Amino acid sequence: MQMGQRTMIIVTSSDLIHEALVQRGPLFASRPKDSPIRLIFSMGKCAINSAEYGPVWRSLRRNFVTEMITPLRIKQCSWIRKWAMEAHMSRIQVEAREKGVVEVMSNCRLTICSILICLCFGAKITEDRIRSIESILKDVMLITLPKLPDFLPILTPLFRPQVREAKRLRQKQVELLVPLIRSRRTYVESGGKDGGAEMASPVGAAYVDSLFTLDVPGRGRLGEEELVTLVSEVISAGTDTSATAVEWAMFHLVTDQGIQEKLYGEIVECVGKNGVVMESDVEKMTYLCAVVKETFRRHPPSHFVLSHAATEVTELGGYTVPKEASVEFYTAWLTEDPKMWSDPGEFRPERFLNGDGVEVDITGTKEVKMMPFGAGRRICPAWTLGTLHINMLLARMVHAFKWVPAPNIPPPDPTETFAFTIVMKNPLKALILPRSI
Ligand code: HEM
Repeated sequence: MQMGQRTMIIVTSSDLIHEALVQRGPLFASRPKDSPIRLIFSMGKCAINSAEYGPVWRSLRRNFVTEMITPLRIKQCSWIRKWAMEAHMSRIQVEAREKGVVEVMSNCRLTICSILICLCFGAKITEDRIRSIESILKDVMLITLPKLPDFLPILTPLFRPQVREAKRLRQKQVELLVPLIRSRRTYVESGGKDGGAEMASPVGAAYVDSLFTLDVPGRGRLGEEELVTLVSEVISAGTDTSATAVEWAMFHLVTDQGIQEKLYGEIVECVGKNGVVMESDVEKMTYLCAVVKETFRRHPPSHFVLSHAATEVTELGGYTVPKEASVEFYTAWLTEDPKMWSDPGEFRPERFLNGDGVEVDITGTKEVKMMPFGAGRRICPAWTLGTLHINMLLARMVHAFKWVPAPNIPPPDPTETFAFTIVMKNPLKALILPRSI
């Protein structure tokens, strides 16, 4: 499709997605040039996606996220998840007491956001501050979604109100995150002595620590605003995606008590009725893993992966792809295809234990039957961490409570809506009944 000055290509076939992202990965590993609104958030000079620093910068950024998420680092940070999970469980009990029901999405977003803030800044901050950061990052994400002037720049003047709003959001984002960057810098520079009581991770263990000393070839140290951008990307990328998956999984557990009881049975078998679910436990829970995979299949948090761009002119599926064309991969289609999945509309975790899902590789390396995290060079660098957050939240929530539809509100409704990820239009609310001890 030729739109204004930019060509956009949409790829939907499983074979072509595999060919482009896995077999010919480097050719499609770039990202499109930034739109005027996105540039406000990437600071222009920060050049996260710019042609000038693009490839060097992108690979540095990716290396840092990847380094932050090695199996060893994930293990070392289990105390952060423990702290956040305890707060999560207390919060939902208070909400149930005060409102009669628990809203799944808002609680999961807050919890995951608190984990990612702590991973990035090494700081345990108050719930009010987490809420403010989470809310502003959500608004930033929504305003940076592609808009008409990205394809027809001549229309840019019509979008002045959005540009003004984008600048206001950027200012707020900076105001909220710069104090954390400064406290952490003080903490690191003082060898862990100063920086405030909220600092909890040892020096060197937070994501920003490694960015303070980073020298970007050709441009030197990063400024505060650039750090704001980098950290925001990590927090945003990991919050909505995982919370969306938990909400959809819980939707199926609430509406099909048989699945919930089978999952509860597995959790009890592993940790007992009164035990505490640990991270090493969830790895062994095969039914839980099947529930999560079936959730990714039936409700991929995003229906497209992020936009890719061709690094040079190339052919794909008999079409010529111009250099720098936006290439969009529509992936939700794959899991609805009856040629690949039996009864694709049904939610059946068992298919991943003894059915058409058993052999599926969700990273798409061998073939592409589902790809919630993308595939190839630009696959989500934190997919194991995201999955761990989902597993832990589901296991803890189902171990402690039976989740049932609330009698005095409309029943859970699977209508979808777009909010960066594909979420439930009417957020899931359920009654929680403490499991008998
Ligand atoms: C269920 C959870 C998650 C899902 C479904 C998910 C999905 C995705 C997808 C589809 C992409 C785009 C791949 C592409 O463009 O080809 C992506 C990229 C990315 N994700 Fe995730 N993600 C999840 C969790 C996380 C978490 C927890 C983090 C950070 C801690 C994270 C950080 C990133 C980053 C930084 C990128 C951009 C990588 C790049 O541009 O090279 N994601 N993710």
